[in-house]
Amino acid sequence: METIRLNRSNLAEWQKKARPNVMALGCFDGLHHGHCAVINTAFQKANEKQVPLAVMSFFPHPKTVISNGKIHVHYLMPLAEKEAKLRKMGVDTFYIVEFDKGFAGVAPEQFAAQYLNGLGVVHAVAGFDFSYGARGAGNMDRLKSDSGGRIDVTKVAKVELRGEKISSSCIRERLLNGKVAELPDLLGQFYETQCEWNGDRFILYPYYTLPGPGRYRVTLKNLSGSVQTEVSVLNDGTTLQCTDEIPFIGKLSIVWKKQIVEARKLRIS
Ligand SMILES: Cc1cc2nc3c(=O)[nH]c(=O)nc-3n(C[C@H](O)[C@H](O)[C@H](O)COP(=O)(O)O)c2cc1C
Ligand SMILES: Nc1ncnc2c1ncn2[C@@H]1O[C@H](COP(=O)(O)OP(=O)(O)OP(=O)(O)O)[C@@H](O)[C@H]1O
Repeated sequence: METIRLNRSNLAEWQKKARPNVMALGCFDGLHHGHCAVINTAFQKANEKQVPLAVMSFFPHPKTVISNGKIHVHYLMPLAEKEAKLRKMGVDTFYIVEFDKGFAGVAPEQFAAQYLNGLGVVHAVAGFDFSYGARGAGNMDRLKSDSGGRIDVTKVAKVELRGEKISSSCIRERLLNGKVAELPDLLGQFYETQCEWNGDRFILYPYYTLPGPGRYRVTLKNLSGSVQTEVSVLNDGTTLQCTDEIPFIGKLSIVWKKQIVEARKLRIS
């Protein structure tokens, strides 16, 4: 898979190199079941048409830029983890579009012409609620006409759980409320954060979100093995404490299984 950081200054260069492709569109933070439905649909279309599969995502999150920084997005995974997962899903090209105020102001027709037609998209796939272009005015019902009729469009129906749309936002909410045991139904696996244990404290890597304060049953794992233990997120929301001796030093993954004590009942030694 090729990862391309796209912006207005290098767009023309990548347009020249573009080949016909099927493209999935969206932010895809967390790669939950709804995201996978979009990407897997695009994968099938690309196979049918015998063309490469591309994914176009945006960074920083549009909500942060559009709100002039007022909305802080609690990212679920760094771009490197998203990249690794997209590669495993069979994506050939991963475009990360620099989302700034200038890009946010691009008219829907212009976005379709420059970033879809211009990058060789013959078939676009996104979810029922994907919006694009200034003020989010573009949507999946007008994308074909915005492309001058040149792009076929597949709108993926809402993937929901017990009547609720599965979204990165609802996953962030459950995480911050400590409901980590509910996440496999939304993510397809327990939520994992990558960090460093330096023998004294945990240092969380950027672009992960810790569950809200409380004590959690977790699995700590690294390349040499794994241990089941309990980790507390203190009331500052960032400090982690482990009840057991940690048998390894360095990079490790914390797999968040279940909250066993809520914040208000947490007694810290
Ligand atoms: C080129 C482009 C420009 C966009 N400009 C805006 C915008 O000006 N205002 C807006 O609300 N959404 C805009 N969006 C839509 C955002 O990607 C996003 O859908 C929107 O912030 C709402 O997020 P949500 O649908 O996840 O709630 C734009 C998207 C693209 C691809
Ligand atoms: N539950 C879902 N069902 C179908 N499509 C979805 C679902 N959730 C997201 N999508 C689609 O997947 C792509 C990426 O979604 P995106 O990350 O932009 O939104 P999201 O998951 O709702 O995140 P957020 O809550 O931060 O807005 C978009 O095309 C979107 O329409």
